[in-house]
Amino acid sequence: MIYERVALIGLGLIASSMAHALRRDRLAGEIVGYARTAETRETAREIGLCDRVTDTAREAVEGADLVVLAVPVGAMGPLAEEIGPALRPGATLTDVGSVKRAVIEAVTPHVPQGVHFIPAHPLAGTEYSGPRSGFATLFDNRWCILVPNGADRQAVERLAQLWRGMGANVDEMDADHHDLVLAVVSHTPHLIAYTMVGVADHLERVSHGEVIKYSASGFRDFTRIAASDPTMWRDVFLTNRDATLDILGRFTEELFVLQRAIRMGDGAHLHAYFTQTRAIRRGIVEAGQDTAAPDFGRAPVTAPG
Ligand SMILES: NC(=O)c1ccc[n+]([C@@H]2O[C@H](COP(=O)([O-])OP(=O)(O)OC[C@H]3O[C@@H](n4cnc5c(N)ncnc54)[C@H](O)[C@@H]3O)[C@@H](O)[C@H]2O)c1
Ligand SMILES: O=C(O)C(=O)C[C@]1(C(=O)O)C=C[C@@H](O)C=C1
Repeated sequence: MIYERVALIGLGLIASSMAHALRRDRLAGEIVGYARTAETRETAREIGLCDRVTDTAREAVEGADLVVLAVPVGAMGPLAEEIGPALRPGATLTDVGSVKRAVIEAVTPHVPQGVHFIPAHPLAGTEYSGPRSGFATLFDNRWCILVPNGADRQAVERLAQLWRGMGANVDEMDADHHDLVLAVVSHTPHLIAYTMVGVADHLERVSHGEVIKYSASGFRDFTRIAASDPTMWRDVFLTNRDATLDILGRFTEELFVLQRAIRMGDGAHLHAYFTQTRAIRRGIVEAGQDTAAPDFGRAPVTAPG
């Protein structure tokens, strides 16, 4: 056991996955949960997600030695303000938000002296949300980035141990760098997926039925991503504005170059570009970062008999 009492605030995909993983690996003495709506609290009680579900956030955090904010990024500040006075001295307060600088700015003013605030971000998710969507293996072999921001090292190591216990690999990063990296590997790709699905939706010459029926796997992957929670992603773009706009600017510049290459019939340019991007994908597969990828390319070739 790493923490005696863990309070999960917001019982959606990430918190419910944490609850399952904490139980699987016996990492918490008691798991207390709170959700904003009575319906979510009821569901959580019905499925036995936590040991206890409280009707207020303050009640949930009382006496907890770890408090996890697992709500959309824009809701973190007001929530921290609400629970701040009820946090136990010596407790660790963390979050799982997809953006770090904005969460630090919104939460820090409400953290009482003696409470360790250690932002975190598990790089794992699905397009589903809510208390029934979690599963214990979500964090297995995935990264969790901690942003210690000068916090007590012992408290940081304890939180890192918890994430490792839930199956994740742990790295540390500065908040601004985190937000830039995530703008490249997660936020802008989500925006592009949302846009591509929107384009298909708005076409008049191709019917909805055809888009669904003939959806090839590339587009299907886009639609999976574009089905992600609208509130969560609205908040991501509103709070990681500068980094996303920077990467989006670069994206549109490169898109225009490719558009011109297609118009001009410049096959050499297209081929060279696609050769370079293929190397990135191969690097990901070789590093074992895509467990779903077939491994025929990586299997050792042995001579028969
Ligand atoms: N889904 C992912 O892929 C993923 C991955 C890593 C991190 N995150 C981050 O984790 C956090 C939670 O995401 P999730 O996927 O678990 O979301 P979710 O939609 O499944 O759950 C969010 C929970 O927060 C509650 N909530 C919403 N607004 C609230 C408010 N104003 N006050 C109090 N509670 C509120 C909702 O009722 C719900 O219980 C977000 O900050 C998100 O950026 C998500
Ligand atoms: O697999 C997915 O559904 C995700 O989008 C998960 C994903 C991502 O990889 O971009 C999305 C947002 C998070 O903050 C972390 C992980």
